[in-house]
Amino acid sequence: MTAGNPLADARWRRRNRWIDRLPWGCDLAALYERAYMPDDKLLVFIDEATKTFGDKLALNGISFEIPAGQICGLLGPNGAGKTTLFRLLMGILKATSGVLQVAGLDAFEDRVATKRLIGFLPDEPVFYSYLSARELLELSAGMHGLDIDSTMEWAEALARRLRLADDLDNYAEDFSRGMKKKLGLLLAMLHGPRLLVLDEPTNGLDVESTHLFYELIQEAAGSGTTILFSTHLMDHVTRLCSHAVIINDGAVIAQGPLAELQERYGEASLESLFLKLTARPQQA
Ligand SMILES: Nc1ncnc2c1ncn2[C@@H]1O[C@H](COP(=O)(O)OP(=O)(O)OP(=O)(O)O)[C@@H](O)[C@H]1O
Repeated sequence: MTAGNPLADARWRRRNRWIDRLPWGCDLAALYERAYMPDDKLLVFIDEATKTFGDKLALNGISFEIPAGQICGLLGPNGAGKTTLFRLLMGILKATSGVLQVAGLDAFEDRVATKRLIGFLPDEPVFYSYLSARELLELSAGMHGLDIDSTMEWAEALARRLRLADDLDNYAEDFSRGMKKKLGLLLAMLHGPRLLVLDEPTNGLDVESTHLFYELIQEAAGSGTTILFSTHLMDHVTRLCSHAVIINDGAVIAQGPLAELQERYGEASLESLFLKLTARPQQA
């Protein structure tokens, strides 16, 4: 076994659980490759993560892994637990139980170090009311120990692509929802993170901006950034992601490569698969 290393121990337990649960006809080669993926290729490791708020069980033993370089869509109906999971990964909340690690670091205990590896775009970005967008970018560059001039040159070029450059000297608090998302993405990408965590990134964006957003995300992925993002838009997942994790009522109900998921459940589209797996009884 792997005594003393919590990541290795947790992965060992997962491997054994997988072997117990192997369904007939499953792709053994793919499972084997995943189970024995070297730890240095594993960027996100989540094992049996549980979160309660008082009596409310928001996450109920979530487990999945994301290897470096993957674009993974996190899907789930309203209230499934997506934002809670992101807040645990960012070390904003502490898990009630379970393991959440980014590049081997504990998401809560090592949250300062972890934040250097992650760029996070919340669903509703909130900014200091007394700083302009430019000042926020400069402050963030300073906090990450980056060279301010060259970082701002990079940020301005990106802001021009996102049609935000003319607003950089305005107060971010006065920005529209879409403009706040754009600034949030710039701030998330500023330090060249290894992992981008995006909570409904295109919520509130117009069609052109959505297109530009995804172009930037794909470019980031192309240069090796791992992406985990949530959305309710299935066609966006199909367009962008190689893999998806579907959660419902705080638990993972399906995960894997998109094509394999559809094939496994005999569904022609991700949307029909999602609807099939997350169907709920009518409320009285
Ligand atoms: N601070 C909190 N206190 C109490 N309950 C909470 C808290 N945060 C989240 N919850 C509950 O946990 C569950 C999961 O919420 P969460 O925001 O993670 O869902 P979500 O998947 O992001 O939903 P949506 O798609 O609507 O954004 C919900 O039932 C929510 O009410």
